[in-house]
Amino acid sequence: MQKRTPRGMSMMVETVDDLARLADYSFMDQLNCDPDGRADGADHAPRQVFSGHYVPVKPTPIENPEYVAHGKTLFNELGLADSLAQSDDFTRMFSGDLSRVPEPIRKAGWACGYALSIYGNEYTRQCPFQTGNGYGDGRAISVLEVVANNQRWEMQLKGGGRTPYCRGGDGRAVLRSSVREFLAQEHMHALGVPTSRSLSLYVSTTERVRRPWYSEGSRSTDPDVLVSEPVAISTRVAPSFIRVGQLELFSRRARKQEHPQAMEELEKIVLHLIDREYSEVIDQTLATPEKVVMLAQAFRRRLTSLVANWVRVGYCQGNFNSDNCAAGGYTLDYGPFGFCDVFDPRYQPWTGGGHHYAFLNQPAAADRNFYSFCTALRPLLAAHPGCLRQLDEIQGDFPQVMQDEMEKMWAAKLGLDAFDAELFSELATLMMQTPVDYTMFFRELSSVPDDIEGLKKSFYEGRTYAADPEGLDKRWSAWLTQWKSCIRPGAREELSHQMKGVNPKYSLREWFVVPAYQQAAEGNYTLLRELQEVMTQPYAEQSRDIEDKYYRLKPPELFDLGGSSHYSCSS
Ligand SMILES: Nc1ncnc2c1ncn2[C@@H]1O[C@H](COP(=O)(O)OP(=O)(O)OP(=O)(O)O)[C@@H](O)[C@H]1O
Ligand SMILES: [Mg+2]
Repeated sequence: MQKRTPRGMSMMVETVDDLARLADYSFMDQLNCDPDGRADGADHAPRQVFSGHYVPVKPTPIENPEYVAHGKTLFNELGLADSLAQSDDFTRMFSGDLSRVPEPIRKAGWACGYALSIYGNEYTRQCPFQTGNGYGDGRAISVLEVVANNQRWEMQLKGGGRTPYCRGGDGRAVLRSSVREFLAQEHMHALGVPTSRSLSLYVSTTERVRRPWYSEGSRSTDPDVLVSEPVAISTRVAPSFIRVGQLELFSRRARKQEHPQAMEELEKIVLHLIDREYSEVIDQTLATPEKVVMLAQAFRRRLTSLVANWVRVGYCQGNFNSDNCAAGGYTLDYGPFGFCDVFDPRYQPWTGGGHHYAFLNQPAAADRNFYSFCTALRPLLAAHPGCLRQLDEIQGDFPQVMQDEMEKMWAAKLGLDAFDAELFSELATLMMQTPVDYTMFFRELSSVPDDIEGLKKSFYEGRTYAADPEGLDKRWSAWLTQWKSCIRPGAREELSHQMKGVNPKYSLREWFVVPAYQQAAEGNYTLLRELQEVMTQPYAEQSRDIEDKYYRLKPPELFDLGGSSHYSCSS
């Protein structure tokens, strides 16, 4: 794979020296560095950070790193040779050791503070100082920004050791959670849903930490044992890692006039967000208030589309707080997430998330995050009542725009040109009563079956179904007939093809991931690689063997299992 350097010469990135040629810190250098931080980045103890957009932090390398996986699609896009992932210098750098990186790559990375709102309510309780000044990237450390093929990417280690925001945590991520995030990011990208991307994953062959987890076969809600797990560092990549919570942090400081530069820091981070994530849709020459209004509009578009896409592919974020909501409108933080098996509007794998953040409540949760986002922008419009009114309107219309996106998405899943409320309502009822496997149902429907026999492959046949199978089958048949009267007549092949591009065949169910990370913890990456392969082509039919393994109902004995069907801790 060839790529172009900024000077127009093409080259392949085969070494970290080559990578260094793509380094470009000009954007982040426009931001304010914490004036109390140590420039060398040897700043790891939890403390309050009162101002500045970032703190220089040197990652803490994991001991004896071993290559686990790299994101082949992203490598390809960036022009990185696959061999780079297992080279010594790349392994060293992306397992946290920056001591020998070539210039201009810096020997310290950076961590950012952010605030937290839960369902639109501002919280500071999570901050050990109760001020909000100690909350932020506790174990995420960005190490590089590159410009490749005219696209700017930030590279961020997760599990790279303590930062001033670690709040007493160890700054580490275990292999289990790192495998989950790594696979899910690649899968999400392949599903066509905006997301942070997977660059690399290394595990330590000697360093371990203890985490609360579930004993074998446990059905307990909360973890019932402490397990020792290998630590890992995964690197994720995005145009920026600015979160809604980050804007809130600076906005709260501006609102409370916490220091003389507070308003300037807010304006800077907002303009920075526009430059990094919205430069193509917001005119550079506009004044800040106009830019802010356009930003709200553009983010609303992205956020509503994102959430509709999540529902399309059966994804539940699980903890959609403002600090897990990327201001660029992509998916971020694959900790408490899950891809559903059984269709259930209240599906929520994370036991700490409650129904607020359940599967079909995600549009409402997005509305709350959008509210927090708009609130954060308000101080910048204080002297511009006209712009404030526009912002109010953009915010007020969120539920309607969200609803429109959802209806468009349901119509696409059903292969219809327009949403049909009655048809959808009966379908949702049947899907819950039967109940069905969400992914399999829509994929089977995508074959435009003659009768309901094919659809029955997706039936879990619960109590309601068992009580009256003939009755439910009859209603399903009636629904199918009704659906057929709504689809375009005579173009079955074309419709099927179109629907199969909307309804994936494969989804990253947790019970596929569990054996993969368990095996990986023993140093065997066979299953992980197979999953990576299968889940990066989720719309393809794939082989019969893969279909038998990965296109099937969740076995009954795997329901309600702690650590698989639900988890209370994801890190
Ligand atoms: N082991 C740890 N050490 C230090 N800080 C941690 C640790 N685990 C989580 N945190 C911090 O606690 C906060 C909440 O954790 P959460 O699970 O949302 O984030 P995460 O999965 O680490 O990160 P991210 O949102 O960056 O993907 C985050 O600010 C995170 O950085
Ligand atoms: Mg998080």
